[in-house]
Amino acid sequence: MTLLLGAIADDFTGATDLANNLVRGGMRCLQVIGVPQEAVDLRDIDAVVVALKSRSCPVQDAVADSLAALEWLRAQGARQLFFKYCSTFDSTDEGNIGPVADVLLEALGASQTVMVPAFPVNGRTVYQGHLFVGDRLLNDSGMQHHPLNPMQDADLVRVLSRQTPHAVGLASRQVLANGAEATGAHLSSLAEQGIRHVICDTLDEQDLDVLAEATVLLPLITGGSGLGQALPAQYRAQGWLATIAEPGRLASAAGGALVLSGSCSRATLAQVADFLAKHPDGGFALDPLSLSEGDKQWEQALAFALQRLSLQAPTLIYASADPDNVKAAQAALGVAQAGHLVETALSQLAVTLVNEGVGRLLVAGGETSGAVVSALGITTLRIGEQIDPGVPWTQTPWPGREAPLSLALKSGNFGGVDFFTRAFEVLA
Ligand SMILES: Nc1ncnc2c1ncn2[C@@H]1O[C@H](COP(=O)(O)OP(=O)(O)O)[C@@H](O)[C@H]1O
Ligand SMILES: O=C(O)[C@@H](O)C(=O)COP(=O)(O)O
Repeated sequence: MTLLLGAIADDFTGATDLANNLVRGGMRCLQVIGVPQEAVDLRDIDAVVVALKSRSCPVQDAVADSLAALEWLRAQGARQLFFKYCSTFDSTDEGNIGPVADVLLEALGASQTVMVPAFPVNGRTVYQGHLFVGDRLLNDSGMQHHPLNPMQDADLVRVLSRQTPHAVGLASRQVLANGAEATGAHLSSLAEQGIRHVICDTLDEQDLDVLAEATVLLPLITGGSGLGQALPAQYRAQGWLATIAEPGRLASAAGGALVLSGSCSRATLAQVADFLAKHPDGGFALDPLSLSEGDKQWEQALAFALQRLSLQAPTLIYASADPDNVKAAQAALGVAQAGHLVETALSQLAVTLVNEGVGRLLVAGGETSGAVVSALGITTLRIGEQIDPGVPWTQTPWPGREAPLSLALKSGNFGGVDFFTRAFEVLA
């Protein structure tokens, strides 16, 4: 069995997002957390996504971790490599997208890659190299206020040019409109001019199909998860991928249901409100100021969850708060300490409650998911069916239990308003 695609994702929820789209396209997909230290069984797997935490770390760490992931994926025989970053191109002028793409190209001996961040179904599109979120330019979409990677320029050719010494080019919509062959010829002519990175316009799924066809033979492609959905059809057209029935088939789920939310994004706040409206007694709010005073609030949250679980009632523990409350906590404790307190509290609840019988766990927030998955010591996630665009159920074997642990990692901005209740309804 050949491993067709090896992906390197710069965060955990982003990795799951890409894996979800590969499964939807018809590939059997495994997500590994960090570079595996032990052998991984890839016998019935077509694509592997290595989830790193390299989006906001120092550039030298992002480069080293990405190269280690590349080496591991090549050792597994991956035919094509994919560097996955955020559909809103989250990065600073110092890195990390440009430097990571540069070292991956160099390590592969490749002369060019494409940059395709778009995810049209979630409103991320690119036109004339400018990234839009819905009908707003990136720098007017709320992302200009992002605490770690404020995105203040929507012109991706300009943004990427600040991150790499190499020339950056554009494959515009006008080129894509002429089809995959013309797009491929455009990329070749840019490569002849020494252009290593090509930002690609994308308005819709059809553009993604054109881009996937034009780049199927490139050693390295980069982008958001949208391109991932278009790739499997190209692999099939090359004769590399068989038609697989139910590539996202998971085992039956079992065990208590729990939502842990550390995301303060707009979409998550609406999901918390919707859950509380449906289950007025089902939620427990944590706040960093109380957590900083000792264990009392954490113990209350644990007791609350244990009682709800014994009644088999839906349970939500959340630190999600509106911007004023977040700012107040950050002003009192510092941004890092406020986040750390919440992430520690939620991840320790996850560890205790999974040991107490939780078998279906939904985590909201990218950083929060990273903390929870790491605390649980999870090393692999098999990717199942999509709940909403960008968010699938996943499963990992759990020692001492017949049924695996089912886990959904939700990126802050993803998911419909009823996500926290519907997610459990769609899980068999
Ligand atoms: N009430 C709060 N006050 C301050 N920080 C918070 C609060 N609740 C959550 N946080 C922190 O905010 C960050 C949210 O990031 P993340 O989990 O990545 O969510 P998203 O995917 O929405 O960005 C985490 O570090 C979390 O611990
Ligand atoms: O591409 C995307 O938008 C997502 O896959 C993603 O990376 C989101 O990041 P977080 O909001 O930090 O989870």
